Amino acid sequence: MAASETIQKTIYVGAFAHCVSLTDLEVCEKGAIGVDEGGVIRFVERNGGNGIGAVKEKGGKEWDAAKIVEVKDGFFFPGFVDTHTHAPQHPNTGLFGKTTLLDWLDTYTFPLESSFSDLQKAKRIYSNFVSRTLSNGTTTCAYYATKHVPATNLLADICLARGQRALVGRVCMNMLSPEYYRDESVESAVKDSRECIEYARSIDPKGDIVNPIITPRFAPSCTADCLSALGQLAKETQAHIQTHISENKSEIALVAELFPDSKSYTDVYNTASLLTPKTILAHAVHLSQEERKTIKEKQAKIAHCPASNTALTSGCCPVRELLNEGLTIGLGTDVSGGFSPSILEQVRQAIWVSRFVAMQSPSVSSPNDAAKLSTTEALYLATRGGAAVVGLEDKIGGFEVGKEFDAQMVRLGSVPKEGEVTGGFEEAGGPVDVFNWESLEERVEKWVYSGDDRNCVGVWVRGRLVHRTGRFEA
Ligand SMILES: O=c1[nH]c(=O)c2nc[nH]c2[nH]1
Ligand SMILES: [Zn+2]
Repeated sequence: MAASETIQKTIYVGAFAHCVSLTDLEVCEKGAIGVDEGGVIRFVERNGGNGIGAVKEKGGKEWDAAKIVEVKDGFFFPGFVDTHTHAPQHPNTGLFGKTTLLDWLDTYTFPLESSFSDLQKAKRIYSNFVSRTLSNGTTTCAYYATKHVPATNLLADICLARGQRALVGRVCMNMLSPEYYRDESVESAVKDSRECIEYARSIDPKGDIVNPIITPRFAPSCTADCLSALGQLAKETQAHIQTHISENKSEIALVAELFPDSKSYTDVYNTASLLTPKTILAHAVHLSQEERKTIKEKQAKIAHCPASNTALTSGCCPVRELLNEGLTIGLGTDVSGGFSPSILEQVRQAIWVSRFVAMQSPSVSSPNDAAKLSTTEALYLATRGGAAVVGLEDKIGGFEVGKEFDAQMVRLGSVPKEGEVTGGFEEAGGPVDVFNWESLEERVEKWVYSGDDRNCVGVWVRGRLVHRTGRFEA
C-alpha cells in the first residue's frame, strides 16, 4: 500500500495495554479502539464485552461499515519509539568483540560506514534494516545514516515508502576520523547537511512520516566551528538535532583535551547552540549534576541505550536518577554498539542496567531499590517517553482519542491443553507460553521478559498496516 493510500475506518477489538503515566500501565481485557480514515483514534471503549455490534453502535452510525481487526491470544500495544540507532551499522550487529567505544569506531564502524558511497549496498542494507526495525514493532525511529548525501536521502525514501516514522540524519565529522571518511570542510559539512534537510522536506512536506535531523557525530569528531555552524543551521531550519554525549570515560577525557576552554562535554554542545528542545543526546551515562541541570534547562532529550552501554562497557546510566531529576528519556537500540534492533530487548536491558546501578549503591548485598526501573517504567520509556524525545508526545505513545494509531498486535503462544503433554511450540509460533490463567498484566510482563519479534504479528503507523506476519489474522 502506498503511504498516501486511504485507510479504511477500522475498529481494533480485544485486549489492549498502554502506559498512561510513568508508573501506570492501563490494561483492558475487552477493548475497542475506533480509528478513522486519517489514522486518528476517534473512540476508546473499555467495555467491549457486549460484542462488536454494541461497540459499533456506541461509535455511532458512521462506524456501521467499519472494518474489524480483532486480536486473539494477545493484545494491542503502542508502537515502539527507537530514539537512537545507526542504520548503516546493521551488518555489524553482534560484532564488537572486547572493544570499547574509541577502538570500536576505528575497527568496526568507520570502515563499514565509509562503504555507503556504494548506493546499491546502501539500498540493500537500509531496506533490510527498516524491515527489521518494523518487524520488532518500531513505528518511529531516529536514524543516523552516514556522511553520504545520496545514501542518506535513500534512507529517507525507504522510510517514507515503508511508512515508518523516521528522523533521518546525515552524519557530520570533520576531525579525528579517518581521512577516507571525513567531511572536507565545515562548509561542505553544512552544505551536505542542508541538502539532506531539503530533500527530506521535499519528499514529505508536512513531515508526517519523515523528517530531517542534524547529526554532528559527537564532539571528538567535529571542530568547534563545525559544531557552531551546525547549531546555526538548526536555528535557521528549525530542524531536530542528534548527537552522542558522555558515553565513555576515555571519550570524556578526549573531549576535555580537545575543548580545553569548555567546562564540560555538555558545555561544548551548549556553546555551539546545539542544546535545544529538539535535541536528542544519546547515552548520557556519566553526566555531572551541573550538566544534567543544563540539559534540563535547555529541554534537550536523552536516548538511553542500555545494551550498547553494556556491550562496549561504557558504563551503567543511572536512568532512574535522571528521571527523578525531570529529564525526558526514551530508549535507543544504538545498533551496532547495541546488539539488537529490538526496543523490547532495550526494555529488558534498561531494567537489568537499573539493577546493576542498584547493586552498586550502596552495595551488592544491600541494593538500592530506588535505583530500579519497574517493568511499567521501562515500557513507558519505550513508548510515551520516546514519543516525547522525538517531539511527538501529542501524536503517539498511547491509545487516546485524538492520537494517531501507531500500534503493534502482540500475540502470545499457548501451551497444550490439559491432558496433552507434548507439542505446541510450532503452533504457538513464539517464545512465550501462556497457560491462560494469567491476568493481562501478567501476560504483558511475560512478553516483556521473554517475547521477541515472533510475538509482533502486525504493526500500524497512523492507522496504516506497515508490517504483518503469517500469524496476523484480521
Ligand atoms: O554508540 C556509539 N555509536 C557510534 O557510532 C558513535 N560515534 C560516536 N560515538 C558513538 N557512539
Ligand atoms: Zn550511537
